[in-house]
Amino acid sequence: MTRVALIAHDDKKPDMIDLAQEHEELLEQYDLLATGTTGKRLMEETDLDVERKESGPLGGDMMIGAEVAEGILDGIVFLRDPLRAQAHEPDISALLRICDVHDTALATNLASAEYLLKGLADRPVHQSD
Ligand SMILES: O=C(CO)COP(=O)(O)O
Repeated sequence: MTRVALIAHDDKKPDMIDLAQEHEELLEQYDLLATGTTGKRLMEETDLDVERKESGPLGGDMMIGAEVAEGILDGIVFLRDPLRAQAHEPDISALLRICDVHDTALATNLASAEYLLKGLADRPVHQSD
């Protein structure tokens, strides 16, 4: 099953909820995981089942990065806040880097997130299969 991670910084969580609600039928087909608070919000505000990792500042980005390194993740939607510094910036940079190392699909804004979510549905072969 296609495995997709959803991550959003605080000011981007409303956008993530809107995206998930709008594409709920599509997302239901995916094996979903998220950083802690993003996952909690998604489960409160949609009917999606989401595996929750630690919160981002407590290592959640690194846990998702580890899955990328293991080759078990097909894509990530990471709605970052480009206007606010994050205490765990090194973890965020590490996650972006490891996606490039493993050529894992990564969308960091809403416009590209839509392409990623729809595109993964059309992929014939999934990394995690
Ligand atoms: O900080 C985050 C990603 O860097 C997101 O973490 P939360 O989903 O726990 O808020």
